[in-house]
Amino acid sequence: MDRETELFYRQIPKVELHAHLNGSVGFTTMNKLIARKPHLNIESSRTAIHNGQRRTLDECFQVFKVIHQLVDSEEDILMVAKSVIEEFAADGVKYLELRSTPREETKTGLSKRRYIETVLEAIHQCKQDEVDIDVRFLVAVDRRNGPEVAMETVKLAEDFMLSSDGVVVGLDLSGDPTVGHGKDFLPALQRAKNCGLKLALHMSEVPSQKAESELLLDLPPDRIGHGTFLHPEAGGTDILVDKVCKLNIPLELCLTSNVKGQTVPSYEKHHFQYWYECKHPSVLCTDDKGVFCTNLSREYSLAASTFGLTREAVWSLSQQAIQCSFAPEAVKQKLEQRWAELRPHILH
Ligand SMILES: CNc1ncnc2c1ncn2[C@@H]1O[C@H](COP(=O)(O)O)[C@@H](O)[C@H]1O
Ligand SMILES: [Zn+2]
Repeated sequence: MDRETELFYRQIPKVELHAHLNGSVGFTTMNKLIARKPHLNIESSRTAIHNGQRRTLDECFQVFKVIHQLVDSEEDILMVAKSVIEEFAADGVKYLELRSTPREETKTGLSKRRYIETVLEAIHQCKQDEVDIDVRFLVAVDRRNGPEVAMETVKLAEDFMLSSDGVVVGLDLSGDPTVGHGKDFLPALQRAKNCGLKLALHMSEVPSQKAESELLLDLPPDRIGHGTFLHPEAGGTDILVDKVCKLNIPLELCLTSNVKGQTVPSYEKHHFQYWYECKHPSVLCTDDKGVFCTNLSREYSLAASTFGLTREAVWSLSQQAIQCSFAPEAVKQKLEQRWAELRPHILH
């Protein structure tokens, strides 16, 4: 890619809606963590999947285990969160919804409440430092930890939604999709929804989740993560597609994550194409920019080169993401204004 093209993708204002904190840690910060903890004897090749490499989804989850060993104190969490926010800002992201799973106190030495407070502190510090990005937080539920922990996490998220000055806006359901069943999480998700938390749920990330997706769609969620196997061409069903379309639920699409995790065979065969042709609201996201060695500019550029999108179309894609965010109306309006002001400087 020539420099002008690279600059274009970095300069377009972007919205990132699907980013897991510990999967988003960049190379430099990761190396700092590794150097801080020499006793763990972790090589940096174990914390990232480089370009050209692919892993099974299961192997991806092994990578998170390694990263969690490296990020296990308040100091680490604060540093990681600040650097991730700064990196997104440097990549031209103007609005970011970060998500992270508060881990058990035995794993981090800090309570789940303190874990969330630490991430919020990082967001606050970045704001004070006038980093040019609006950051919101989604509290994540790891499905591997079962429904009781999920309910506990929802209650915590509820408290923070009321006390964080609008920073905590929603709940994420993530973790290894082959573990557990969505039906067990319905009470916790229903409760979250009833109290006003927005729901961003990983759905149909693997082929075996049809029944689960049908159940979850009845909540319904406010956004869908991946949705790789919803449509009939990928083994999904018309019923699933109809529900998603009728309810107009935006999809968070993460090209490199899906290609490197081998849930889609290639960029060309990514389901972006299917949903884009349906004109369904779809938002390009990174998922885990650290683990998958990418950034949001690169994802936009890959989508454009793979699917032949014009610069106008790329711009519309990034602008459309504003309305898919969980930001309050006033913030959406401000972002729209920002996009309108920047447009003549970037699209000429
Ligand atoms: C690749 N596709 C994916 N599918 C499902 N869950 C994923 C994921 N990528 C990341 N996570 C979830 O995010 C956690 C790491 O960030 P946090 O410690 O929460 O900040 C992982 O442990 C997993 O639960
Ligand atoms: Zn994800």
